[in-house]
Amino acid sequence: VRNSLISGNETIKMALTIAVGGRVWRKFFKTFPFRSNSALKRFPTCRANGRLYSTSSDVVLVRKDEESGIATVRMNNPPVNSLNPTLMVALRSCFEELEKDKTCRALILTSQKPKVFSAGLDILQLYQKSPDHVAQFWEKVQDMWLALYGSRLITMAAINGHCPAAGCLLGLACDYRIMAEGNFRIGLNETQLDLVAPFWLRQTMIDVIGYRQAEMALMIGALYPSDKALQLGLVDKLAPIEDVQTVAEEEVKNWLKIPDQARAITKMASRKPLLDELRRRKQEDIQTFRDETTRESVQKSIQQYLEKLKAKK
Ligand SMILES: CC/C=C\CCC/C=C/C(=O)SCCNC(=O)CCNC(=O)[C@H](O)C(C)(C)COP(=O)(O)OP(=O)(O)OC[C@H]1O[C@@H](n2cnc3c(N)ncnc32)[C@H](O)[C@@H]1OP(=O)(O)O
Repeated sequence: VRNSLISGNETIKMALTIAVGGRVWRKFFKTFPFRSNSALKRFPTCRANGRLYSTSSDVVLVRKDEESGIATVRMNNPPVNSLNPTLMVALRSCFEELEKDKTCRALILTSQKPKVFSAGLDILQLYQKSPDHVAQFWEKVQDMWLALYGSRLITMAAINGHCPAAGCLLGLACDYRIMAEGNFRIGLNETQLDLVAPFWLRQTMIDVIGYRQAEMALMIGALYPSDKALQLGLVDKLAPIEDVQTVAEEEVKNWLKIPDQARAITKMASRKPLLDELRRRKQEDIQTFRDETTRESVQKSIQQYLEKLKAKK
């Protein structure tokens, strides 16, 4: 109800603005210009200054096909692409750079290391850390998500391996998900660590797989094999692991046939309410995460979870 009411209003507002050619429309196109270009370039790093796509590290690899405007963003933080501050800042800055690039039309997010898309948040960053550290860490999660979920680009997750917790958060923030067939798992398993998914992550899960399935999946912290994930609608397509990237590119090409403006405005009409809500409640969300995560009983659960991970070997 919340979504349909608010997005209904937003859609009407946008339609009126388009009809009368008002300020919001002009602002929208100033913010999200649409164009394309040619030639294939590889950016080994996502850098911070000067030329395109930069960070100070190699944890994110970006390759953009100038002709199609498709950028492939590879997470490269071995062994399991756990989302530590360096990777999250690099991803955010990369999403923002691509957003500003007038020739970029689509983004494919994948892992440089097949078999693991991302192991989710770096659990070590949540264990025995100060409240301030945890708070700053969480803000990086929020900012990364806001940049991806709120992107004007076509965003496609090429999930070439396991995709638990915040790995799944990244996938859910995209417009479409292609996952590797086989024994790979995806889901929001936060409760298994004694953590509670924040409202905005919970909402994206509901939006993608529906209320009942999301409620159950979140309560039990379910991790689904890829065929079950497809059945639930948590992913949209399966492909052999070696073909995930190619299938993603083919899918993007279909999406590129849709005019960018109409697609992006439609996407924003449905996502703006949740984006605005998180922006408005950002500090409250940080405090909740900080207070929950640093609680003694949660710290104990995280410790046990880490021990279980180590004992697996
Ligand atoms: C109030 C709001 C609260 C919360 C909202 C939070 C939202 C998001 C939360 C999270 O994301 S929490 C993280 C949850 N992640 C997981 O549960 C995944 C744990 N990892 C795995 O299951 C597996 O590692 C795997 C991803 C399936 C890959 O298995 P594989 O066999 O390939 O690797 P291995 O398990 O041997 O791991 C290698 C190495 O990496 C360490 N590791 C794994 N995951 C993490 C992680 N998330 N953070 C930090 N480190 C991780 C693992 O311990 C191994 O280390 P070692 O080589 O030193 O033993």
